[in-house]
Amino acid sequence: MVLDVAVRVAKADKTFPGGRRALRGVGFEVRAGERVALLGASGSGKSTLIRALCGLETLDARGGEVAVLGRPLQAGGRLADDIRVQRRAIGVIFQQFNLVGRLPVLTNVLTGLAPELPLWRAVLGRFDTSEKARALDALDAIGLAEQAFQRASTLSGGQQQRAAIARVLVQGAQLLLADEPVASLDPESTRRVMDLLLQINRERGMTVIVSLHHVALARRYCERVIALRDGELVFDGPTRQLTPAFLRDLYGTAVEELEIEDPLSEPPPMSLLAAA
Ligand SMILES: Nc1ncnc2c1ncn2[C@@H]1O[C@H](COP(=O)(O)OP(=O)(O)OP(=O)(O)O)[C@@H](O)[C@H]1O
Repeated sequence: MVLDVAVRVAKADKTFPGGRRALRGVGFEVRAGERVALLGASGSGKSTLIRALCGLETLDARGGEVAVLGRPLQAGGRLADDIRVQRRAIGVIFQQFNLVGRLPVLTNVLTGLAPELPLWRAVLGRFDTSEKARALDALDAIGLAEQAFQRASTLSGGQQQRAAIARVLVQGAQLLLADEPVASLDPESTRRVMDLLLQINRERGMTVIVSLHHVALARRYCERVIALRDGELVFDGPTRQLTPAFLRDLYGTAVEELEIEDPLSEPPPMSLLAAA
């Protein structure tokens, strides 16, 4: 079955204890294979939304619903009964990479297989030869095969983020949610990680939703942007509309919290942008 819609969010509300409303009536659809930037200043609700899309956060009891890859993921403040199965198709990467530093890179990547293994094998880290070959293939695809047997903590930040992406590839995810994946990286690592997201979207057809506070990165790498301000969706449309004047209209003086300057000196390779 070919799915047209990868993510559907309707009237999403999230109120944290203390009354902070992190999401207010957010609704949108993302088609399978799209690459969408989630843009907003610090505290605008990007992480909360990403966590709601993968079931790490529940919405309010009367706070709308989320469906992913054609199945209800949460509604009425409750996660779907089959959330564990659904999570296998959803890869998530975070600003801080979430690797286990003392374990080899390969073992970290192999944990992407954990949800589909019997619990005892996942806990003991017993992976067979074909599983290790799969993980090595994924590391090769992202240019880290040589570092496979190093401890994850010995990699640079950019390499660690790429290893986290290899883990998502091994997991076989169809949807990648990336929460500020380049916020702590230098420009060269930023470029490599963003190129990689573009590559797996173009070559593997993976749907990518990436939260960013760099407007220029959103413009370079994504055709569509969903912008949040104080938990509300304030724009959903083509990134090319994000001119400085338009952003000032959208955010007012809060525009200063967004990074307008381009951290990169070169655009992504044409070969990636032109891929089918
Ligand atoms: N667990 C929590 N408890 C209480 N308030 C929270 C919690 N998580 C987030 N918030 C609040 O919800 C709002 C949205 O936070 P969120 O982390 O989603 O924003 P963000 O756009 O991802 O910001 P940043 O770019 O700084 O990560 C903020 O005001 C934040 O303080």
